[in-house]
Amino acid sequence: MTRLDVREVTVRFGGVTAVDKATISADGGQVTALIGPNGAGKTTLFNVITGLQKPTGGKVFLDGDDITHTPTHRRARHGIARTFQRLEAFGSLTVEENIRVAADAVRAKNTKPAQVTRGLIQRIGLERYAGARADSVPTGVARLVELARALAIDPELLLLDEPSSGLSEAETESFGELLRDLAAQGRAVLIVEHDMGLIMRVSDVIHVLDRGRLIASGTPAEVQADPLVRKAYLGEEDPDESEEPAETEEPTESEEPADSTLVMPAADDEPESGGWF
Ligand SMILES: Nc1ncnc2c1ncn2[C@@H]1O[C@H](COP(=O)(O)OP(=O)(O)OP(=O)(O)O)[C@@H](O)[C@H]1O
Repeated sequence: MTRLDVREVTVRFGGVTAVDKATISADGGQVTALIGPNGAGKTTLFNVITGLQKPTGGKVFLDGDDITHTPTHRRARHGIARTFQRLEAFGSLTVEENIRVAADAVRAKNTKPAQVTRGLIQRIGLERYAGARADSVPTGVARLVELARALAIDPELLLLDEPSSGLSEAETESFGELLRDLAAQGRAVLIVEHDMGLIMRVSDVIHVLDRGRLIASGTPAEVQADPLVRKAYLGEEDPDESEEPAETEEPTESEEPADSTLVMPAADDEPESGGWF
């Protein structure tokens, strides 16, 4: 079932078109990824979905309701939760208190905030850090605290901005499993992430933005095979232009990612079908 429906959203900052008529959706029960090189417009589109950024054009629907002009705080009540690229936890509070604050803020009729908090600490594996000040824990743990805070409101749509940065390989692995579990509960999970290994493992659907435009949508296999995606990430030749002699191309350059920040998975993560892009 389609939870989030983003239709033809455009965002302009003066002369810069950060998002250009982008149409994406996220379904309940699925992990949906939004990927693209740096500056592609991913965070800006996230901000439109959560209400932090007014779109220049287009609409956002949640469960069929037009929420384009709904204020951010009311979107939370509609069941949208988000984590940020920059960590937002209260540093002087403990990990447990941080989660409790979120659980208290949205206490549902029949839930006990203390119970919700303890449940999340256990589920996300934060027991060891529950009593530690949030500003004293490693970045990876702080990201999990952010996730726990977002989950405290029991969201139908969970938006995660770069959640795996700072996580070790083992932590990323179990984080991926957690994402699958969250989707299996019926939630729609929308994730912006540079770790392609994680994205390819956990996503049901991937939307690819490049310079504000949606250039591909599909399964991980479809997206990896898409010529426009390969071009955006690797600077590969567009097949429509491939008959042109590549006179100016340096022979070694075509194997290097155009965007050096794209995190390629370690060799042992590679699928049997071959490389990622
Ligand atoms: N407040 C702003 N004012 C002006 N330009 C902006 C603003 N926010 C974003 N931009 C521009 O919009 C474009 C998209 O930026 P955005 O941060 O959404 O991309 P991104 O895909 O999230 O990038 P990254 O992967 O680096 O986080 C960029 O060219 C950026 O410089």
